[in-house]
Amino acid sequence: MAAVQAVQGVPPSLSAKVTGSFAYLTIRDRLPTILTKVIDTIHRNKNSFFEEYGEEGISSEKQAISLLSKLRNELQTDKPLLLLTDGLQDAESWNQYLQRQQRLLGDQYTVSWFNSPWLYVECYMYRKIQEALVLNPPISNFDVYKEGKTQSFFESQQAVITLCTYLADIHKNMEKLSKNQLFEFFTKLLQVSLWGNKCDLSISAGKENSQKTSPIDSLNSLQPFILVDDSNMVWSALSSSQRLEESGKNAAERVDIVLDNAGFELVTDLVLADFLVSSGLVRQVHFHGKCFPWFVSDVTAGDFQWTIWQTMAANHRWMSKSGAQWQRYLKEGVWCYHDHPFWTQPHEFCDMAADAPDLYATLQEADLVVFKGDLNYRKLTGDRDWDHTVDFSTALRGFRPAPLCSLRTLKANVQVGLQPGQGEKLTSLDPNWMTSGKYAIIQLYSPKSE
Ligand SMILES: O=P(O)(O)OC[C@H]1O[C@](O)(CO)[C@@H](O)[C@@H]1O
Ligand SMILES: [Mn+2]
Repeated sequence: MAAVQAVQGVPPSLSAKVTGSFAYLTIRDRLPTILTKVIDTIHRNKNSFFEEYGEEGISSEKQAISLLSKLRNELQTDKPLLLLTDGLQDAESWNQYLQRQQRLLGDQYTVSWFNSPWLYVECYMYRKIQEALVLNPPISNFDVYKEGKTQSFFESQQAVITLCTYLADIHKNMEKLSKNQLFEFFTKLLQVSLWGNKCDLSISAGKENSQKTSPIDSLNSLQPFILVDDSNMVWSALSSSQRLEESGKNAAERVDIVLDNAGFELVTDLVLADFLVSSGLVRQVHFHGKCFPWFVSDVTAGDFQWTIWQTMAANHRWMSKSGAQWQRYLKEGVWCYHDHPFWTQPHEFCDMAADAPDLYATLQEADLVVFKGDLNYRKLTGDRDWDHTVDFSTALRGFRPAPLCSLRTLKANVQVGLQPGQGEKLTSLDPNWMTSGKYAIIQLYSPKSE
């Protein structure tokens, strides 16, 4: 078992403590590779730092690289995790979290890379990368993953065009669609957004991972790999939302999408959001992104705006029309983008109500919250060694701001809500089913289903 740390009645956190576990291999192999790429990227940009900031840019580049090399060395030699020193708004909360981990571990041990929860340590690495830049103005705002995110967007261009054209076809016939046809398009676009999550750059340690085939044509062949498919219930959650009943209106007020990766995945999320509002199913969509570059490919405010502008500027009729429509949604407040420091902290989501009550209250305003991706699923379930048959609601441990749905391809060994025997069967068929990104879930929690 790759786990440490018992909280009463709850399974331990996944951790690199167990040699050979996926957590162990991630920390031993993938994270140093990511750090090396970050160092290379900063180094390759030396000339542009010089052009922009002169000698000061060069010395910041050197300093940042030296901090990052030190970080890589500390990781590889399992040194203690250190307090943050950059004085940013969230630094205090990170430092308190380190103390919390220390208390859980007890006096005999010091919190270090291989003996602590994997979720915490992996998040900490990305925050330390941020610190290395923040401590070195004028390059503090440099996004070390921008190139990869941009490349992933452009390499998926054909798939983006296919999607935007598909969306335009739906728009043309929208008035005539029956409820059943609407449901069919809804499930298709939900699945497109689900499989978009295959395209993250963290699992591939930054190696190119874009969408090359038609995202619509592949859906049928991918269907057998969806291990939990609560699409029907997601649809019901939307079309019979409590507010809908109370207000007598025929559209849900608001869906929140907690975004994951930029590039192709973000486009699939925007297309889904477009369908939700243009079909009249939902009045507003609120997107949640990251405050700083995170887990290689995650969406920041800059990526969000860039993607919409690029879509608008594309030399393709339906793609540019989609982009222009999305910009209008933003301007009119039909769509809103938010970020909050909690999304770039290491907490399990069951801590949100206590540690980020303002964010919890924001999510409570939604009729449905969609959580994209693997990291969000790890945080929803606490990244713990749950039995596969445990209910999703049990694993959420009281996190229930609104009905919520996880759209995730499996890239970490945590999965709940399976049928008895399903996990064992999968293990015998494919021992890496939880980490290969080949399988996926559409998993709903709704207070009504309890
Ligand atoms: O972008 P996603 O779907 O959250 O995936 C990121 C995942 O990749 C990994 O970095 C692989 O280790 C996981 O830690 C993480 O859960
Ligand atoms: Mn991600």
